[in-house]
Amino acid sequence: MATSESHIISFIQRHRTLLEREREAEIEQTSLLLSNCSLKLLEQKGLALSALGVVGVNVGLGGKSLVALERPSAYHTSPQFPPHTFRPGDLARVEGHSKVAAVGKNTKRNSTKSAKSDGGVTGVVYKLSDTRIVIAIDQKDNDDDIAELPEHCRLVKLANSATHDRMVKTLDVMELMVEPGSTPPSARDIPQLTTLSRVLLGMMPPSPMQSLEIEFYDEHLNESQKEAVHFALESPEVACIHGPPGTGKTHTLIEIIRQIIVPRKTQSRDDQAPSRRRRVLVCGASNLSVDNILQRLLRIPAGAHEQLKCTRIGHPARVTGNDEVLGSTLDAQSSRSDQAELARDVKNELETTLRVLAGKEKGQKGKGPRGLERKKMWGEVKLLRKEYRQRENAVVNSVLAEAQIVLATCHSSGTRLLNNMKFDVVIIDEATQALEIACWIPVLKGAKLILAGDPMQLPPTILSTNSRRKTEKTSASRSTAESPRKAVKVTNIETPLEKKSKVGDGDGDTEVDLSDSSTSSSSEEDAESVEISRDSRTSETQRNVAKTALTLMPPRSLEVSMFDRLQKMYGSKVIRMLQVQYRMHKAICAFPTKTLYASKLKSDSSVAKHLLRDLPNTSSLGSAIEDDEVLGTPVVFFDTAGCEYYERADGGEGDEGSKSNENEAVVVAKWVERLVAAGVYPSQIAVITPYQAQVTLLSSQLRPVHGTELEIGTVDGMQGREKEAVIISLVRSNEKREVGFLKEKRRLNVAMTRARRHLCVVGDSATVQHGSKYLKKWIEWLEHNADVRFGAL
Ligand SMILES: Nc1ncnc2c1ncn2[C@@H]1O[C@H](COP(=O)(O)OP(=O)(O)OP(=O)(O)O)[C@@H](O)[C@H]1O
Repeated sequence: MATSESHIISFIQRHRTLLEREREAEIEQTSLLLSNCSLKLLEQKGLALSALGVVGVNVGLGGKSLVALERPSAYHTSPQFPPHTFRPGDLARVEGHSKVAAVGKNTKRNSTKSAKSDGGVTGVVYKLSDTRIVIAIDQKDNDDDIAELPEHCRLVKLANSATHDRMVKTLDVMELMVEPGSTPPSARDIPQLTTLSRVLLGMMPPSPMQSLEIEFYDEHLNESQKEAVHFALESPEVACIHGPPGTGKTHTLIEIIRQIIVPRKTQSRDDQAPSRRRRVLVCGASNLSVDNILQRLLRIPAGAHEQLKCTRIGHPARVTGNDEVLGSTLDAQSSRSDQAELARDVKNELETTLRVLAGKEKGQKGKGPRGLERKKMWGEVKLLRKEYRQRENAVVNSVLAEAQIVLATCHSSGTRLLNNMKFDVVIIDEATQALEIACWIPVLKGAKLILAGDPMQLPPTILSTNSRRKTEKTSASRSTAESPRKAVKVTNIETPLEKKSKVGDGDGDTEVDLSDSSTSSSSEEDAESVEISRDSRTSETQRNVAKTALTLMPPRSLEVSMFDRLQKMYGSKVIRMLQVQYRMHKAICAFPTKTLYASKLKSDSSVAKHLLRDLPNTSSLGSAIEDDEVLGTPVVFFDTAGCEYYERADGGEGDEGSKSNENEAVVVAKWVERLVAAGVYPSQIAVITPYQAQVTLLSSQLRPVHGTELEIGTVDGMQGREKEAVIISLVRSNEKREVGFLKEKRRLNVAMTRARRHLCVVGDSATVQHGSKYLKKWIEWLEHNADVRFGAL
């Protein structure tokens, strides 16, 4: 049965509910935190910076005021900020130090108005250095407040509603799209229900593929990559590329983008290849993924494509990468354009007027104009801003009209700058890490969609409990402390990722539930076959799923990405998997490929046997130092069962909060020492663990010895990355045999697939193997296939 209008409305309503719940969880976390903390504690937690001074007010893109804050020498001995959590894009309030009103009170609203009532202004962190933080403030209603900002102010972090609001707006648009009768007369810009939207919503099946002959730019693409390129180009509406770790997902996307923009001898077999100029919108779940693609596009040799013009949308402060990447931002391109000069003149005039109003011009001695003169000058500011916005819009529009490839995060693709722009193809990288509604933001601008991701790695980060059923099940079967809502407390703040993970700590039951009865299977063999059916494109199960699951169902959780849902709805009709990995030694790859990738993931011969001893820096040391136990072993397992290396709950007794394990940290430290002694550089090693408290403990012990080059972080933070040697500290060791969020197999998969040549696992098998069937299977696999060591070294 195809999807009806009412199915879509239920789908949208369910998303609204889930988003609202997510928003509430975020607010609860932030406001509880803020209202219970003194300014000093907030500062200690990195959520506030006190005793700051305004050192300048400039004008940025969109006519926003850019307020620069520093630590004046009158209040501080060092101009450097203490450690803090402010990042570009965060919402923050600048307020006077005398206004000690409860800082948490405004977080629910955090609107400009509410900020004003406290005598502060709310804005977005725009730029950041060790000594200066710049806040971009929308000038509407705020000009007076900006000019009146006291010398002595503080900055407090707020819950950000911008991304939430954008997703809600997207749901509104979708609702109007499917119920055109309800479209108000003013809503002329509501997009039409396109064929792409119909397919995505299950109103019609994907159209038949159009066969193309393709001459590849990259002749080294392997067969599954070529197949994926063909599939993406030939699918009329939607194509999902499943890229397990290290399989060249980005490589494949670059080829697809090149073929779309400049088809290379591409001809449809009926010889009707379009010759018009095509445009692509490339999005990612994170700024990092977007800039990774941009960097690769910019690396294409000059002359290969005269026409390949890229423009990166987004705060320049959030753009990561080299000067070339920064040079491709809309800001940079706009400032280089011919028309920019005129806008710059207006901007200079505007900035000077603002400085005069604030009394910051030379000779003013801090005294701005008063009375009528002041009023008159504000009138000028208003006019100048209007003129600046008009000139700036003209510049931006001319840059965007030139761009063939526009790059942005899913969220920032919703910027007003791209309003009414249409793209032939929308590509979303890391699509399995993006919320479904975040994907709809760019999708509404495109005629065709290509998603890339790996549903077997971590899903989008969420804070809220999504399913009542799940909550009850969780609290009934385990300590209530595992309930995410309960975990909000001020004295012991978990990382959002740990909190989030508690939502999805089941053994796969929070994953996409294939509407296949095999998901309820209890035997271990069956459990494996479920995994296999998820990824096997040709399996009977998936064919059945594709046949029966066309109807759009409301999501059970925000963790179900659009990629997951399409896989469930259409199976092999919309998915191709990349099958050769270029990262791991085959022993490291063996367990994940068997259990999560239906044994389809093969190791390329260039990596299948590579070991630490083949690295130039270890092989050059000669046999005198060669430590073959380290350099010649791909997988090591330190089993601490029976050693009583018990975990510790960070923040006291009970099960809440993050966990650490001191004895495990000692084992890790010794193994790092041995790797380094054998010639492995600290920069080639990563120590990863699911718990932030263990990261802190390991950092305090290892950083002083090995420096910052040695990477120490959470599993979640390592997704998408790799190192030559990886040590995993599992942490959990207790008599109750509780493993918490460690059992989430997608997290385990990320952990075990980061290493290229050497993987060392440190953990208590007696605790860990009771966590889930998957953990048990992994521990059994390690016991049979790794170099197993018991206890300490
Ligand atoms: N066809 C190929 N031949 C040789 N090497 C390849 C090929 N495809 C990809 N690689 C190599 O594999 C590595 C991973 O490629 P890439 O970064 O594109 O993968 P990815 O799937 O995006 O990575 P991740 O797993 O981090 O998401 C790179 O070193 C790349 O050079």
